[in-house]
Amino acid sequence: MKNMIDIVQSVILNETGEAVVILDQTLLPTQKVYQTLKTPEDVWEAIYHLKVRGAPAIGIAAAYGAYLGAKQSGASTSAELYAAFGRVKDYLGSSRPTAVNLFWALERLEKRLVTEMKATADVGQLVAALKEEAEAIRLEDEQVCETIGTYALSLLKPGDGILTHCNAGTIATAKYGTALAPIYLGQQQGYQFKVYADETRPLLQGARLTAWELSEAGIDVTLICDNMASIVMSEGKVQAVLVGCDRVAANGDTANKIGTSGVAILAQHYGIPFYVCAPTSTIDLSCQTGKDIVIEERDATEITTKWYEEPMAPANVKTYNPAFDVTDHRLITAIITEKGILRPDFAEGLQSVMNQSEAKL
Ligand SMILES: CSC[C@@H](O)[C@@H](O)C(=O)COP(=O)(O)O
Repeated sequence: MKNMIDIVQSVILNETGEAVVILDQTLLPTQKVYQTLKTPEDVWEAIYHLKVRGAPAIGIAAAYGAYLGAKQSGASTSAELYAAFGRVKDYLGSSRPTAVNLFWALERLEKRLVTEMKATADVGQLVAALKEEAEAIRLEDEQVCETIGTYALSLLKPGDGILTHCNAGTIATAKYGTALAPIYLGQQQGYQFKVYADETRPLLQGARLTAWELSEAGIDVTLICDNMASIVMSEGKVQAVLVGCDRVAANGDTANKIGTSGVAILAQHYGIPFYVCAPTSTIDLSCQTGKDIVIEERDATEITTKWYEEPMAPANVKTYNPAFDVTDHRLITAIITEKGILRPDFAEGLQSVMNQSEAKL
């Protein structure tokens, strides 16, 4: 039987290269519906509404969206194509602000376009190069996630209890996930981890997505409310915390789903290692510290009314709904990238892995 991570793909280009196909993550776990996105506007809407979500998957979707925009631009010269690409790049970049993978993918496509324009002015060939680059981003992400999984697995022991927050799994990436990659790789080697999934208020990525994908894969997963993490840790059930991230600053501060920093504080209190899994596409050295990371704020209805037919709060109550928070680098035991495991002090290691990545591009 094929493993579920070989079957579920959250974002791909269709066979004709005319549209992006995504698994609509807002309908999980009750419905597994694939949606076809034909225009950059469709892609923007899918990213904004978290139909496709998770930093690497957002980057892949944006790359495909930018390719579609260039293809559909009607440009007849390379200069027109470049201008059209710039417009669609800015547009897709306005969908969500925190995950740097979105901007990284769009910039990578632009770089490729500029390089190709030195060799050809043929619009068809330039569009084909954009498609190739977007496909490369998705395929590389599979490799990157598998490598992160292998490194992360080396830090774990068979039977460990692992707590995770939000969803950094196969559906948040091209395949394997980042924080969940070692769990899938460990399963293939008989590790028998016991995973605790924080539900992750307000949009319940832990309950709807992590608990779903791990249980579909036959992994021992226990769903807990966010405010239960402390008791579970105090009972000795957690030997490691593994989370993904949306942006890593130059000093090692990391932005991830709202609530992550609280989990890190708890982990430090109970002496549990706190690992952040981060592809190099998530590292942003232009942010000196976490204070430079733009934190997305989302609609109040996500916390007042979203999941119940009856309102969950009094009408017109004041709300504050930041979608991410920053974990101080001093709370992080290691940052696990596809280039290796970084330990504090992170600044030097982050600079070194970024030098390696840039040399490759
Ligand atoms: C490998 S996904 C890493 C992060 O993007 C993930 O942990 C996360 O915070 C996702 O937030 P979301 O708002 O669901 O896109």
